[in-house]
Amino acid sequence: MRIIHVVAAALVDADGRVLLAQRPEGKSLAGLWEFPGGKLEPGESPEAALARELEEELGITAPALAPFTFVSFAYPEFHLVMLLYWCRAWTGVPHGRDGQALRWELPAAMPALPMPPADVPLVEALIAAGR
Ligand SMILES: Nc1nc2c([nH]c(=O)n2[C@H]2C[C@H](O)[C@@H](COP(=O)(O)OP(=O)(O)OP(=O)(O)O)O2)c(=O)[nH]1
Repeated sequence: MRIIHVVAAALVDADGRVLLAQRPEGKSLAGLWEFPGGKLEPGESPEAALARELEEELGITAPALAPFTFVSFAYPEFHLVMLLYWCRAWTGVPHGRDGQALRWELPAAMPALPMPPADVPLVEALIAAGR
């Protein structure tokens, strides 16, 4: 089985809203709302990979990343292991550097959004964390 390792961030603003990015047309799961992040490169630590992805995708520097939770999910083509980190402080204003749409949402609103199936337990964990 092919295992894909992905790191992603729950960027939380002062109102408790979390940043979601829309997957672009032409990619797998196009149009769905996801947590910003991406695949680990060979030899890269999860924290370095996430800092790189946040800079590449959103143009922000995020020095303080704290582990939150992870998901292990079987897609038909591969098995996804995705680590989700808290990110509560960053420099720069997040913007979609690849043209992807962004939105800030309270976790309670996320179950109504189209998101990748692997994200369902992550959303549940975010909602529980806010209780
Ligand atoms: N960043 C991110 N990826 C997610 C989430 N949920 C989820 O299933 N994924 C999957 C989609 C991709 O298969 C993979 C992330 O890969 P990627 O974003 O770096 O690369 P990619 O779009 O080029 O991936 P792909 O088209 O080759 O599948 O993890 C999520 O919330 N955030």
